[in-house]
Amino acid sequence: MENAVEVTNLTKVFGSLTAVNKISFQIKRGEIFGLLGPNGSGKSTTIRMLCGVITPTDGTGTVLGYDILKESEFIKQKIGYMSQHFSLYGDLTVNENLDFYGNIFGMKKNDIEDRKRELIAMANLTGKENAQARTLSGGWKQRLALGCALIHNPEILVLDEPTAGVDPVSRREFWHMIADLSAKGVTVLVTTHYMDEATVCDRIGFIYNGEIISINSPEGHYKEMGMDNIEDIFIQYVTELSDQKNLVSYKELNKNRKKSEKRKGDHDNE
Ligand SMILES: Nc1ncnc2c1ncn2[C@@H]1O[C@H](COP(=O)(O)OP(=O)(O)OP(=O)(O)O)[C@@H](O)[C@H]1O
Repeated sequence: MENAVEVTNLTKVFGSLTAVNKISFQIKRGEIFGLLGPNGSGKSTTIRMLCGVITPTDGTGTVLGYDILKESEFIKQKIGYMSQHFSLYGDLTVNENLDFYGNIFGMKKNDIEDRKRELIAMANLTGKENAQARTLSGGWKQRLALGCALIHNPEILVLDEPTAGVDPVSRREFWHMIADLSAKGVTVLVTTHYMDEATVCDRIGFIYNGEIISINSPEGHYKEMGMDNIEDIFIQYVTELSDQKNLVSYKELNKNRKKSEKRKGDHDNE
């Protein structure tokens, strides 16, 4: 199985609102895939459908080969999920939070202890084992939440705005940990508003109004749009889609730009 995630025409309708509209994409095993889009564009709804928390209105999908409609119980066992709220128990210590999540996944006591040692070292939480979660600063809380999401050794990690409200140094450290996990074969699906961070992703999918508007590697996006900054590219996409007229003219413009570049290339080769 080469792809960890495959979705086709995935759709979610809430009453009169289509929050996610026929999106299709794949995530390769071990890949870091970033889903980027403004507030309300459908990122969390997409993630919730993949994790089996909500049922799609339409479309199909698999996570690690399991059907998101019929086999979500298997998916829940194999997925590590971290939300921007960090879902920690403030009155519990670092150790107790990790124990709690280990127990939820039905892990044996010895396995929890072994895994806790690894995760405390990975998350740089050594010395903080007995500190209550609520006393930790943002960066520590974030790393503890990541540890809790990883306690059961998930094959796929889903991070919904994991760096929101965390200082820049902790954010950078966090991304190093994500890159290390990916190098070890863990598949990562991440949403973020911090455009500069998105460049760590192997591929970035832009989502807007519930639709995927483009998926490419950071370099692929730069090449496609003739720009070298993810934020500018993102703004360009959103601006164009806010005004369909501009979108058409931009497409023409882009086509002409490509033609003119080709002509220039042909000319240079002469
Ligand atoms: N349970 C729900 N019932 C009704 N509408 C919902 C529900 N969940 C999400 N929505 C709506 O669906 C749209 C997409 O929301 P979603 O949370 O997926 O966006 P998002 O891209 O994750 O945004 P944010 O970054 O603000 O979390 C929004 O208009 C939201 O209000």
